[in-house]
Amino acid sequence: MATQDFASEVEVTMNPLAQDATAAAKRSGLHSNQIVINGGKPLRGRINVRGAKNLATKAMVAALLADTPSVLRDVPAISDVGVVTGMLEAYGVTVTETGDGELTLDPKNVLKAHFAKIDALAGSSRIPILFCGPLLHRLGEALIPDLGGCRIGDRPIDFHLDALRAFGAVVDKSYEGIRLTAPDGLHGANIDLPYPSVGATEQVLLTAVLAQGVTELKGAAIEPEIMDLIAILQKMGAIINVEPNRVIFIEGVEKLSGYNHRALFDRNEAASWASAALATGGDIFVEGAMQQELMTFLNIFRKVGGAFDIAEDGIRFWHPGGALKPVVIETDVHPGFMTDWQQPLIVALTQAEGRSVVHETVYENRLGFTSALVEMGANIEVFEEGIESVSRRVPRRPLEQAAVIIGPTALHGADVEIPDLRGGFSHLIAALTADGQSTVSNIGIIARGYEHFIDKLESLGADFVYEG
Ligand SMILES: CC(=O)N[C@H]1[C@@H](OP(=O)(O)OP(=O)(O)OC[C@H]2O[C@@H](n3ccc(=O)[nH]c3=O)[C@H](O)[C@@H]2O)O[C@H](CO)[C@@H](O)[C@@H]1O
Ligand SMILES: C=C(OP(=O)(O)O)C(=O)O
Repeated sequence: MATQDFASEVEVTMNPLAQDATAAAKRSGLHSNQIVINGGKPLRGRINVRGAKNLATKAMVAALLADTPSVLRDVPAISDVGVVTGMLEAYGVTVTETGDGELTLDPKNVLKAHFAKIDALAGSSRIPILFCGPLLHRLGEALIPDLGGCRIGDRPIDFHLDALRAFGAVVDKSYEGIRLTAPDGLHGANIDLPYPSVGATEQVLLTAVLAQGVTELKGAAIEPEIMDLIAILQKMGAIINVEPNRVIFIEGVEKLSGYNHRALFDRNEAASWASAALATGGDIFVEGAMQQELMTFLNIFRKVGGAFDIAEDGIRFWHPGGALKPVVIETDVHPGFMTDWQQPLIVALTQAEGRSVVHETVYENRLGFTSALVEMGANIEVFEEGIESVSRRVPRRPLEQAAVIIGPTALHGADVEIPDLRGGFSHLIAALTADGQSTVSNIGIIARGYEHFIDKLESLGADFVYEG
């Protein structure tokens, strides 16, 4: 495939989609970085969720592997999509919005990027690391900016780099960001992940599909978003077998074509709105939510005392009245209880009668957001080294933390600053649940993963105003 080098070009111009969270916030109808909420009012109504942040962004990267355009439908208007658009455009992929939530991604003019274009995206998202394999296949070189994403732990990329080396890549970390080359091309490899990392599994998939020979991946993550990425790759011409016990075989093929795909719905957004319904004593129909991908969440939601009803076009979540019940949760890789669900749900647990425990086993620093809930009146204690419990389903991990939540506690308004995406949504729910007024700042972060959330809050009857 023809590639060009435009190293002489120095001007950094970028599609508006590629700007930081503020631009996406504006696309979401958000014009200020602060919101003042008058809480204590149940959220009621109907909202929709579209494609998952954790799938749509990776599907966009997959388009780089093809020699013809791809069409991705149900793409959410979130800033992470903007960041990936910026990366793709810097590498010569033409990204066009061809309909509401529909992107056409044309990779026919893939070219080497000027580092300034890539560096402008540093610190904005974790997705750029997934460009390694596709860029090595297309250009023989990959320049990756420093990664962003939520600061919820160290988030090393050792599994990614070890896997890429096994495929034959050479990693140069003396560069700003990371530079990879593949002097002898990429060949199939045997890879055994020390932990079923979502990103590292995707890295292997996106690299192995065009590598020469067969790749065996052991210890793979099998999240629904990964299965949807595999479905996309299969549409493109890849041969991927998912075997029992987290083993995936990928037979490299010579070329891949563009796909046409509707992104899997965002189960994390759906679970967040469900938690908002429960915490505020409300009733929300989440159009686009589906049962299969939410089964583990639905079980816990029911155990806490929430009610749900599954329809063809979505799921209704509501607080049926009466007391909420405490639960013990261990976050885990799929099919366990997703780590991204615990932060919003903890607000509802502050309203449950008794002692709940959340063991966070995936990240080592994902409970800091609870200090704002404590300021609002919650009784939550965080154990930085986790706590022993008699019966465990998820094996204890050295990095884990735990939160003990004793409820019910009345929440009152406070001024809080959002630390990360899910912690931020949790702060919003707490402010909506609390009596009185809260000022929640840094809400631009929420636009990373929740599209049109201001419009949605409005349609659910939340009482709030912006302040610049
Ligand atoms: C954009 C995206 O899809 N983000 C999701 C993805 O993040 P992400 O893909 O970054 O998460 P991983 O599954 O890779 O991380 C899980 C654990 O593995 C560790 N690890 C990971 C890679 C590595 O090279 N070395 C290493 O030690 C991490 O520090 C963490 O403790 O999966 C997480 C777990 O479901 C979710 O919370 C994130 O929402
Ligand atoms: C941790 C998350 O995202 P990211 O990996 O993009 O930081 C999340 O979506 O909750």
